[in-house]
Amino acid sequence: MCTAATYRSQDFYFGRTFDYEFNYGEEVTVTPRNYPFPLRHQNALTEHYAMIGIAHMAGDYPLYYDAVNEKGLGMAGLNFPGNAVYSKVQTGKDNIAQFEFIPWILGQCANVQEARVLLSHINLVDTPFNEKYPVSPLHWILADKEEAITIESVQEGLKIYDNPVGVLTNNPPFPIQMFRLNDYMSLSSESPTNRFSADLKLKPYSRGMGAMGLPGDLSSASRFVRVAFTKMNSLSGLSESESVSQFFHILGNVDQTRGCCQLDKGEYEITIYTSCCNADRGIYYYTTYENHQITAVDMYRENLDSDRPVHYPLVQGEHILLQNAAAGSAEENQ
Ligand SMILES: C[C@H](CCC(=O)NCCS(=O)(=O)O)[C@H]1CC[C@H]2[C@@H]3CC[C@@H]4C[C@H](O)CC[C@]4(C)[C@H]3C[C@H](O)[C@]12C
Repeated sequence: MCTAATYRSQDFYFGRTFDYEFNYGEEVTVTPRNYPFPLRHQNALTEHYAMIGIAHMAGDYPLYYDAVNEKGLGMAGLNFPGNAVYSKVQTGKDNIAQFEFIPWILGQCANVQEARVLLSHINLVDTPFNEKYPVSPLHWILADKEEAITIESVQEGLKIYDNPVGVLTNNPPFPIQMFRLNDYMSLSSESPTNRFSADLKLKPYSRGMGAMGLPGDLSSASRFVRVAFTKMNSLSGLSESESVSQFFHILGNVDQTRGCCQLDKGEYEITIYTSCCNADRGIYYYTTYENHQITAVDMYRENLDSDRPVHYPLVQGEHILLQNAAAGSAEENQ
């Protein structure tokens, strides 16, 4: 399971949780403008917008899970098992393999509006990267500071939905996720009043009862509602530090604790990483399951005119500040 979200304060932020039972050795990866993205069914993308995100490096080819480009457009792929259907190559369309989708869009579009044009003649095809990396059943969120959309390639074809909450999880398909929000419209950040019955003396006995009924489990349908509610009610200061901190709080609501989501063979799904990218400034912040200290990679500290991706392995291990390590000093221990 995974959850992606957008957030706007002074700047625009885009991030996700990546939940799974193992990692693929993913790294924070900056792809500069002149790295030639080879395409299976089209000419290579030789010049394009630079992007920063998390990718698995297959040799020197970045297989992006999520990224933001230098224009502030962000895109993330999330699992969509049983529903994602990709096509065969068709003439007269831009045939893009599913693993090429993020660079194809982020490489060429400055915003969602421009992406809508490319999406109108795209055909997402089922060409695998290789036998080691088969086709992944994904759907995507694509967002800039003005709007977000969800893209689902299903049996009936390619569907593009407006995403007014700026949140995506996994199954079921997006229209069903959105419809289910109707069930929760009475939830509120305010204290409730008794509308149950005038004949009963009901009163709130705790703070936070206005959102009683907000689903607390880890299913993707419940995570969608929970993050939508949190994000729509979220208030933060405008500074970078306040915004980034708030973003991690929003996604913290769907953090997966080891042991609570059991798969077959005694494996457990956990939140492997949580990211928050400042899309305006090209700074990618992240934490990992065992490293709660926020780590950042700044795209603009790299040479964006080069032709080689630069990648940084995720920093692991808790960094704990032992506050009374020695009289008068504080020390960082691992
Ligand atoms: C497993 C992940 C989804 C996590 C998730 O949502 N888990 C909930 C399961 S559930 O929905 O609750 O059942 C997805 C998200 C992005 C994917 C990579 C995209 C690039 C590349 C595409 C190639 O074609 C295949 C290899 C490749 C590295 C992909 C591997 C894997 O597929 C990744 C990591």
